[in-house]
Amino acid sequence: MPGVKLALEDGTVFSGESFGAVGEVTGEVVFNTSMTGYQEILTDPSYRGQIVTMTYPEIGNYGVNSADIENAVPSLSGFIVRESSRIYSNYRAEGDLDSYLKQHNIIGISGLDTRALVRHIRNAGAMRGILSTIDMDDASLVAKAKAAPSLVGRDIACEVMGKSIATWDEKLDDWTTTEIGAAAGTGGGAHVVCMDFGMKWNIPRHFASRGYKVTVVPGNTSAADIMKLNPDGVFLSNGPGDPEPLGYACDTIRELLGKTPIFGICLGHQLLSLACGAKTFKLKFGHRGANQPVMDLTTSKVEITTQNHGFAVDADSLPEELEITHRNLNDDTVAGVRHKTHPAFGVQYHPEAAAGPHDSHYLFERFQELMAATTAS
Ligand SMILES: NC(=O)CC[C@H](N)C(=O)O
Repeated sequence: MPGVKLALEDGTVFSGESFGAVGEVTGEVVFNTSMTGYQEILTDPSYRGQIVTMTYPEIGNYGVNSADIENAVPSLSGFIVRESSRIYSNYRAEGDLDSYLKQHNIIGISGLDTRALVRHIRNAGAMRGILSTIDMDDASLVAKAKAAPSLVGRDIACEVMGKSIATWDEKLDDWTTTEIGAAAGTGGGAHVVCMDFGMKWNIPRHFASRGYKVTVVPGNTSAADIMKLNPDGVFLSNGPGDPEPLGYACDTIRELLGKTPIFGICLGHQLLSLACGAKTFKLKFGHRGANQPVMDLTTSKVEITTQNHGFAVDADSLPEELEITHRNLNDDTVAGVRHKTHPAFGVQYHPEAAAGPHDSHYLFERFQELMAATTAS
């Protein structure tokens, strides 16, 4: 098995065993605390530019399949695990993780002390790193990690957003449709237009299963072109990188505010907040996992949520017209906002789960109620 090294910009170097593709790649090294859902994580476009460490020690044991993908191909830069399972066993599996990573040219490293790596990132913060199977010289690797581009200040959503306007028909799989139960099909054909900044596919699957007509447009579509589609509501998707450079999207959202109900998830929530005059900042090491507690301040209920973000909305920067509706209970950061006068809200986490708990499905109902109330008024 070829050797592989992970080097961080601060000079820390780990050696491990290679799995997946060979070669060399740089990215921001982050970690995810989900126990399952590696395939959804691999294909979530919000990981663009990042090398993801799984804290769960055994990854790959249920294989991969074509049903659990969140986008056509993996977008992340590299994948770090403690142990890559040598066997997989699951009736839904169609192949093994190692071959999947090879097929999509994703470099993996296993056999390193992921607990030590994650403790280091938690103390020092997420930082740039490099994975290489071709350069084993520590000093050279650290120099390359230092020279890698930072995520801050760059628009990388434009690299993964949809390129054309398309209709969306795919629904949730049978298990999740059972979960949404009575809500299935209740959308009554109302039209949701999704602005795609690198959207996880489980979001439009939710809209389709709830009975909406769904159109997906590239994240750089103008407000005028969106309004021509005659939406009953506009959804702002998740997406990778720093939200601040996406001024074009904020201009569009500002124009849409008050004309149509708006719901944003993750990057979409950050863009909605920026469009209203708030600021975002980079978290030390981010929130990535399927076990993040959030309180809905409007009901005082706590939900366990799936999250994947490295930036957050600055509570102190919130303009008068935005109200904080949700807080992350781990660090009290803003987890949701609502516009006080226009029908618009966003959450920093992932109600579509994929993978993760289904506690937050109610947010799709809130959007539905908002659309119904706006149409009625
Ligand atoms: N999942 C997302 O949409 C992530 C939003 C943004 N890229 C962040 O890291 O904060």
